[in-house]
Amino acid sequence: MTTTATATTPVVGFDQVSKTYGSVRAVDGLSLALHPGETVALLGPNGAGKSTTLDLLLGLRNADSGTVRVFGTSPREAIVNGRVGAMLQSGGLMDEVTVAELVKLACDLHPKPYKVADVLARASLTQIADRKVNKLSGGQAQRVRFALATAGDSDLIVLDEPTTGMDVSARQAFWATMREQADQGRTVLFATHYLEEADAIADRVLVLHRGRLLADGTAAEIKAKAGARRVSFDLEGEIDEAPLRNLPFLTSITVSKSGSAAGSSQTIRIQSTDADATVHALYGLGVYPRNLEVAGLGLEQAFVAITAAEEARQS
Ligand SMILES: Nc1ncnc2c1ncn2[C@@H]1O[C@H](COP(=O)(O)OP(=O)(O)OP(=O)(O)O)[C@@H](O)[C@H]1O
Repeated sequence: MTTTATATTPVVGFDQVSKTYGSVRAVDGLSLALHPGETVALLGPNGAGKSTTLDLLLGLRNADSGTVRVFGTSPREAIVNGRVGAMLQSGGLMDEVTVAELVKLACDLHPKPYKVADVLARASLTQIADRKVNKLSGGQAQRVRFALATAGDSDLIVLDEPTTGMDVSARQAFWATMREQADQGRTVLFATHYLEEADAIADRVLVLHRGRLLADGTAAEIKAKAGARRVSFDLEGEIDEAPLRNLPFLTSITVSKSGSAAGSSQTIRIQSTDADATVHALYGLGVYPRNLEVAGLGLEQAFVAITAAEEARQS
């Protein structure tokens, strides 16, 4: 691994970067810096600009304005120097070659290649090394893309929705390998719609929305930023929902009914910006909540809350 990136040279530096497609502003004045050894998840709703951001970072597209630097150089130079390994969302794989041939080609092209057999093994491809690339399942093709991204010793690994189509064990093996890569000091940047993966894997989460950075922090910080907590409880018998819907600090409520021989009951799930006050008012209604639980938001709920609040602010 090369170590020329110093503490003062970000692995990736975006400075006021914008990219438009016609009238669509895909990336809008984006500034960010990634540092050595970070594992960073890039989240955002469909069309938020994640793929465009990664394309800019990889020099596949040019910014309309602003600068993109990778290890202090242009993206193209960083790639030519073998410092970046990338796995794109649906990059076409050459049709008439075998898995082993394609991986060998990627190794041959890398300035600091690993052994083909090791690359195949790491991506769990040894068993299907002789299969034609166009005969693979979606998950297997995804593992080939992963192998191509890790064909050599790169300092930055960029992954666009890497585990889409992978089964559970392939996904676990994939992230175990990525952890190893990060533990060895590499920077890993991945775009994903699987928020549980971001929560479990990333030590930094970037939330993009309409090409802008809406949140940047640890998963815990993002959850706290959403500023809401979950309250859930069961109520026995028939209930009047109106007072529940009027509880203070409530941002959302769902009531699911469940009937049984013993009578009806309902489970109420609430999001509140002040759970203590909401629960206090709940008891004030004279009801008897059973199985009361108060918990922080999961990353997924926090993400939904943050992006919905931004949508509301902009409309
Ligand atoms: N080649 C293109 N031509 C025109 N518009 C484009 C092009 N690529 C992306 N866009 C638009 O730019 C915006 C950002 O797209 P981008 O693919 O970067 O988002 P994303 O966050 O990766 O989305 P997804 O989660 O759906 O993959 C979207 O509005 C998209 O429709």
